[in-house]
Amino acid sequence: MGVEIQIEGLTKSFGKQLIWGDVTLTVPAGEICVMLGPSGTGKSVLLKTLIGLLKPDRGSVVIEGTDIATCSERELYEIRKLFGVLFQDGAMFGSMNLYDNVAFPLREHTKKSESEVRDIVMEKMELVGLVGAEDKLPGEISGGMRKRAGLARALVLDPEIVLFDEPDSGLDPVRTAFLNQLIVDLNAQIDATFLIVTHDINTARTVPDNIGLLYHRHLAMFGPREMLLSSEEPVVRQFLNAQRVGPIGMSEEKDADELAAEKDQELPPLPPIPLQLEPTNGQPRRSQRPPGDWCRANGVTPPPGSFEPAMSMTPGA
Ligand SMILES: Nc1ncnc2c1ncn2[C@@H]1O[C@H](COP(=O)(O)OP(=O)(O)OP(=O)(O)O)[C@@H](O)[C@H]1O
Repeated sequence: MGVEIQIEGLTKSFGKQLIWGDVTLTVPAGEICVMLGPSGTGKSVLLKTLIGLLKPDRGSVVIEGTDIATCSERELYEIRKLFGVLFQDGAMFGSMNLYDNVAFPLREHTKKSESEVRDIVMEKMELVGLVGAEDKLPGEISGGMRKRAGLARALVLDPEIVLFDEPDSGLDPVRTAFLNQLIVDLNAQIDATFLIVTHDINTARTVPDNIGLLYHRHLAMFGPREMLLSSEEPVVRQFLNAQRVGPIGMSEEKDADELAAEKDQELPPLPPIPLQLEPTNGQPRRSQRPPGDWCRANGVTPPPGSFEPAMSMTPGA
């Protein structure tokens, strides 16, 4: 079913460097969330904090009633079993074939027999479309296949929460489109809570139920996909539409002179909101809402052309 993650007042610094402060959001059970943010805003630090690899300075991360920011090592060990993580590079052991890589968590953390391990590994290989590649070494396969193998390994202990750290990094647009479809199909099948960190705007626009944006040491906004894609809030609008005009500059915030210089520049209209990617089998996911549902419920007029199939033919959709 997936479990909820309640994040409240979360603050993290390294020495004097504040990474983000007072981050509060609830990642809803079973839904797909994407976390965006310019480079260096601490998205990976957030993922590491959620699995207890980093301790926050303040705040709480409550999962099934346990605050992982303050719990004991033993409780943390139990909570971690709920997580599957797809690391950026797949984090495969280079000297092990894909079968042994995927089997690794089962052999480490369970007492399953080799025949049970085999059944589970093959089931996960099938889920990610890698049957037949079990004997390959990670170095012998493409980046896209490595991600799939990493995903099979992340799924092997049947996680309730799956964290994806830039699943599309280093992938071409076609491979990214296939991976996005796989993510949506998997969510439909295993019903776990998915949190994806990405830089890919097309992924953010078409895959998730909810989007968050980290910017300038805080969570600028978090909410339903349609809320952020129809938002006129300058940072959200600039980031989700990959524009140069707006408060975000080349390295961080623009200074007052830069902002004054673009004061009279007219912003292009918001592009139409694309349809959300649906599972291949046509069966809606449990958390999927009809197109335009959030806009209607909140009296928001979406940009013209929104939710029209032709308008949703963005690359990769
Ligand atoms: N263990 C650490 N010790 C000190 N500083 C760290 C540590 N881990 C991360 N940082 C700093 O935290 C900041 C945020 O890093 P992080 O990798 O989370 O950013 P990001 O948003 O994921 O970036 P990108 O999109 O480029 O991957 C960076 O300035 C980084 O140098």
